[in-house]
Amino acid sequence: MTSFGERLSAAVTQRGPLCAGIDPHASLLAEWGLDDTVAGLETFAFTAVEGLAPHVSVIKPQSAFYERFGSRGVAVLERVIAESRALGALVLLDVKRGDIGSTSQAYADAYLDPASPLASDAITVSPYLGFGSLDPFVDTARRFDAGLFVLGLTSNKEGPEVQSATVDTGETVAGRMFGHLRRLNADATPLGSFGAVVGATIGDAAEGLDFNGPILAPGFGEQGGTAADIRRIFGSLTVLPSSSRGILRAGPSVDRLRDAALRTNDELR
Ligand SMILES: O=c1ccn([C@@H]2O[C@H](COP(=O)(O)O)[C@@H](O)[C@H]2O)c(=O)[nH]1
Repeated sequence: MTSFGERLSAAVTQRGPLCAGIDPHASLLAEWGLDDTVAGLETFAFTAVEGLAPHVSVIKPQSAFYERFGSRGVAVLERVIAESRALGALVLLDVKRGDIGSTSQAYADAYLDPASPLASDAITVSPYLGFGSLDPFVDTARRFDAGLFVLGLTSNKEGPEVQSATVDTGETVAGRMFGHLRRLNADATPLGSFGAVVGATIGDAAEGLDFNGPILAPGFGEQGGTAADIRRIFGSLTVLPSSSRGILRAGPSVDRLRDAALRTNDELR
């Protein structure tokens, strides 16, 4: 298989940069006229997959919205992942994992080993137990041609307390993380497999984003980030503007979900 960076690069060229989140919020289920039950979750999730996965480069399910239904919700998540990939989308599972090394290995096996029922093309991980604690994720991603998106400058207003603090070298914490990514992506062409999460809401705070990897930009749409913000903050870097609620509000019509995805991709190109 080709590397995640190569697959992503080709997918963005072919389908556009939009990353569509499938986040079954209770309030969205209600808007779609569905009950907040496993049956409602299933209808919501597979309608969204049908409307979005054939048209976008990346589908991003947020694990929490499936986990809240217990094992039956996780079973729906497994099928969302498999069916989205079958429809040609790459799947970035948003789980924001990070722990001591031995536990991180178990998480990496759960999400990145193709033999796992939750196997995805990429996942989100947190480096705030120290970047080295992510080594099992990095090694496993390399072994299976998967990708990682490391939390850098997140879209929430509380993030800067930690992420913009300075370390002994004078860099910001986030800048230090981008430096680690630059090392991991060295020599990769056309794009490395190790990306960062940088919110579309961060204003002009971004520096050091030239780490030769993809950038996931949540906060686009519902949280206030616009296409103009994406252009201003990221310029010509490979960025995946990520929208969940903003796109999902076009449902429950499959055609309207498709149109929203195509229109948003046009706006972003
Ligand atoms: O910094 C971050 C990292 C991840 N997220 C996730 O993205 C989506 C955003 O959903 P919207 O409905 O488009 O606001 C959600 O799954 C978050 O957990 C983020 O928002 N910010």
